[in-house]
Amino acid sequence: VTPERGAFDYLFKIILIGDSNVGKTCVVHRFKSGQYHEKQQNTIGVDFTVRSLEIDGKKVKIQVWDTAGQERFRTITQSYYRSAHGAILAYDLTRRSTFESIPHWINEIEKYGATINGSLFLFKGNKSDVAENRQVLFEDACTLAEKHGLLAVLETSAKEAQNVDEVFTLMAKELIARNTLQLHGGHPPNSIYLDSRPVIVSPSVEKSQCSC
Ligand SMILES: Nc1nc2c(ncn2[C@@H]2O[C@H](COP(=O)(O)OP(=O)(O)OP(=O)(O)O)[C@@H](O)[C@H]2O)c(=O)[nH]1
Repeated sequence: VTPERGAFDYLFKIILIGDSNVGKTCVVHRFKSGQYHEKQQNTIGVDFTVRSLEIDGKKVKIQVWDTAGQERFRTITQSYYRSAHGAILAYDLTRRSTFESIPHWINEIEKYGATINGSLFLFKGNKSDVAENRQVLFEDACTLAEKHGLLAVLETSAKEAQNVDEVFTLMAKELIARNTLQLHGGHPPNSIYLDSRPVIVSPSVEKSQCSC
């Protein structure tokens, strides 16, 4: 549905990628409905969700593209990278292999997301509610994120509604900052540069969020 003109100040398309079963759909569902359902079906292709937020007095419409992690849908999901404003890379902090796939996902985006260059990657470990089964240290995630110039690392739980809204709000805030940057030239005041990609030092550093 095309929103009415003037119904929002910003529309951001954010793509969610990562291995199968890391909990992408559950996170999106929690973000949209505030509920958690154990999901039976794997995503087929790409699902769309829209939610509006008010951020710093602006109406921000966030369109989330929840992609299938399964290999057999790769060709379909690749075709969406191009028009995303930002990408959230997701792994399951209780399954090390899903974290080790992250460089592969970054390659995918850089290869197929022609216009995503200069856009944002945010990095997210899911299932923090079962941290006793943790196979990925938060510090390791921060190191990897820093290496690749990613915006931030957040650990989320779709099950316990931890950091879910924060992931999307953080991404939207930084996209707004970039937008302002494009309008006015120059760099956002609290950014540093690494490998010529801006890395935002997030102003609010919470317990399970590192700024890279
Ligand atoms: N404990 C726990 N389990 C979760 C959480 N989020 C998702 N899960 C479980 O992880 C499994 C996979 O979740 P999905 O959301 O379907 O994973 P997905 O990444 O969308 O998978 P694909 O669609 O195949 O890409 C389900 O059994 C969920 O119940 C969470 O925050 N905590």
